[in-house]
Amino acid sequence: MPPLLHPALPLLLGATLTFRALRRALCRLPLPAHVRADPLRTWRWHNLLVSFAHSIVSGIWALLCVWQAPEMLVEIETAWSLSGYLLVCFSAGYFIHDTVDIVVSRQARASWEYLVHHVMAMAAFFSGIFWRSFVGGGVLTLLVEVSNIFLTIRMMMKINNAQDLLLYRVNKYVNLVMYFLFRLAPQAYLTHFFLRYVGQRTLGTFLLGVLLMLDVMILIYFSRLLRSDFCPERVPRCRQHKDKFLTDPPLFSIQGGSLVFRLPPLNLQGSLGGKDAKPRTSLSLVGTRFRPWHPLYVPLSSSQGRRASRGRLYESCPGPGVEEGSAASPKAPSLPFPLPLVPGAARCCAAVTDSPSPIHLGPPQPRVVVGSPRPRVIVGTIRPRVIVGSTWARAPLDGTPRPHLAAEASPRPRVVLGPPRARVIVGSPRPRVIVSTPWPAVVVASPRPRAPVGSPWPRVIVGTPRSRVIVGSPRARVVGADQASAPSQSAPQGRRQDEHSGAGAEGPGPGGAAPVPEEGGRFARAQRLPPPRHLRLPGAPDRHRGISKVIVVGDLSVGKTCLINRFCKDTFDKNYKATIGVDFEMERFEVLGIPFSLQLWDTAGQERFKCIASTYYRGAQAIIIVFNLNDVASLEHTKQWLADALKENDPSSVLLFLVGSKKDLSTPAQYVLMEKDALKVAQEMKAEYWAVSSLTGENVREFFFRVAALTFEASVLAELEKSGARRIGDVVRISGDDSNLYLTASKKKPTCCP
Ligand SMILES: Nc1nc2c(ncn2[C@@H]2O[C@H](COP(=O)(O)OP(=O)(O)OP(=O)(O)O)[C@@H](O)[C@H]2O)c(=O)[nH]1
Repeated sequence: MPPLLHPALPLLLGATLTFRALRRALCRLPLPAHVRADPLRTWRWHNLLVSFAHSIVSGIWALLCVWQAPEMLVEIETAWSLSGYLLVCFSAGYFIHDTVDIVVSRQARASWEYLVHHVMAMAAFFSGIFWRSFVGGGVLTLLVEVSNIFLTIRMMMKINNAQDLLLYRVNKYVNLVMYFLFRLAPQAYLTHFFLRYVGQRTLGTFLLGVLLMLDVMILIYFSRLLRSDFCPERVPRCRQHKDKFLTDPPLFSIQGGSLVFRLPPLNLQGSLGGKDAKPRTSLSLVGTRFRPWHPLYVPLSSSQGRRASRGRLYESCPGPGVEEGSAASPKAPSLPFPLPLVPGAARCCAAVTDSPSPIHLGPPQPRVVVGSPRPRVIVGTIRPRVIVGSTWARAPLDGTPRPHLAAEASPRPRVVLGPPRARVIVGSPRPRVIVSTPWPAVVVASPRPRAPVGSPWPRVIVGTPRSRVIVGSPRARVVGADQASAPSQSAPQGRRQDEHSGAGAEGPGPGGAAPVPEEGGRFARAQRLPPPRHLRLPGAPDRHRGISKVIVVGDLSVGKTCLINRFCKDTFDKNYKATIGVDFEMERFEVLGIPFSLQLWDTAGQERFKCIASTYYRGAQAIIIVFNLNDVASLEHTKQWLADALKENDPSSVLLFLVGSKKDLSTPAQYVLMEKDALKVAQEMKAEYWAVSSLTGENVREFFFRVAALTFEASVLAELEKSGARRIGDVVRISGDDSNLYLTASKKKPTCCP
């Protein structure tokens, strides 16, 4: 009977739809934290849940069939039972569902091995279903599902990073036994049967071919299983996280229009970094970066012909392992690695013995009053949308006339085509927003017609539906230019006024080393604060002082935003909201009485925003590369993030930090394993390694204080070098006195090293 009219078709369709419905139902179940954090793992988790359900049902069903009709073990071709026939239809329905699921979820390339396996299994089953032969063979093959129960448990535990559990260890032995009993043994028996009777059976040659291919696959998987579970050290490094059939999520997938890679580092380097990727070896080791007790200021001496360069500061300063003025330390000391971590700013500062007043990295100061606490600006969405007169814009009851907005009323609304840098000027007396992305920019509300200050009318909302720019709202004007010229101590502390000031609202344009005040903008107002006078050196414009740009990069969902929010706002949001483009926070410190600010640029980890985010990399004094301590792939990707960030920065002058996040999710054993890898990567990068948890706050504060200390030192040294205020042999010291920042030996007696 032609298959299209076969009565088994409704059975197949019914089984397929059952699995489809089951998948939908299982998707509603709560996900483990590790799985939830990664969309690929989430997909694989749901896929495995369905597979698990199928294995349980089919495995038990197959055992029952064999128990009811033991002749199936012998009469592989002719033995037939209704139960066996239905079982084969049921399983064929599962394979159809899974094949469609893989293809529809665009995992086909990553899961091609599954697809090949499914096609072969379906081919064998269909011959049994439509020709009513080899039903016994089909049932025997499905005994494999008993072994699959344990294999799926193993894979789910791996995805959930639960390899340290006792259950995993027990399961791995049970799995091995089951693999022998229900996978290898039936497969060997069937192969033997077909080899003997290949010429005598209908479809014998075809089924033998399928079986032999399945044999090869099963043996490959078996060897992988053995190596992975019993001799992990024999798993080649490049394969350790590529064992996709048995363990890991697919190598790549397409999500929301973007391609998410999970490639091993070499491939990534090749495909994304290409020839332009800068060799990391060009990074020079800046000794002070790694000094656990490094002094922020040290006497610079020319004795013994040493240069007072950044990389050699340690030569003339006392510190652990380096004797003061010792001739035995002519070159960089071999820095201990793993690096001893600075437990906190206090210890870091305690080493500053040669400074007249101990450096104080106090708690974050009450910050600059910049605009309204509410407006957030995220620049560079893929498709800038301008909503003029959103649902918020209801006509006020007092009949205030609607403001005249250029976008809708100007005879010639201006469209600026793709200026390379996004500019946002928020809150000027003439509200002007130019949002530009690689796509044409939109200019809303040109200077001429403007919304009246304090109008209840909102407003232009630019960006995605999620947020983000509210320009010219009454609240954005609460703080006028005059008020903003001095930090308001009375600013509500619960809600920091500079929070989420957003890219471009008060920060530099992309790639700017320091914020460039825009005419009349909120950031311009912020800059009218008394500049850090200690850092004023002749010739350097004020706006370049006292602020260091720090970019935070890393894979999506590794916890960059949470890390910054924990430090800047002491908040933690367990719900993941992807960063769009870039965002930034400003954090103020006081070092030796000198105001010093860190601009923390939070970049999007999603591939599709990478081109936008990377335009903000330039001019960074420090690069923080974040990875998830529970996701080894994110650690591997850090190298690529570093390479990308260094394309825009001078590798010799930028401070590097490798930060493992979500420490709270790691068991001690997992952490130890991961730390080993992380330290290796940090060593290769010449970066300082930290492990933090934004959830508990562990190490977050200490880490950012460390970043602040090092960037502060770096910027002062850079100023010194630039200004030429230093002479070889001079002692340079910093004091809290406004008028006397840099004292040289020629003017004052040194108090410290010669
Ligand atoms: N348990 C735990 N979860 C964390 C931690 N840090 C972040 N998360 C969670 O991880 C998810 C992603 O955090 P985000 O900070 O938004 O990640 P991101 O790196 O900024 O992501 P992108 O904006 O897409 O680049 C959120 O659901 C957080 O709740 C942590 O330290 N511990």
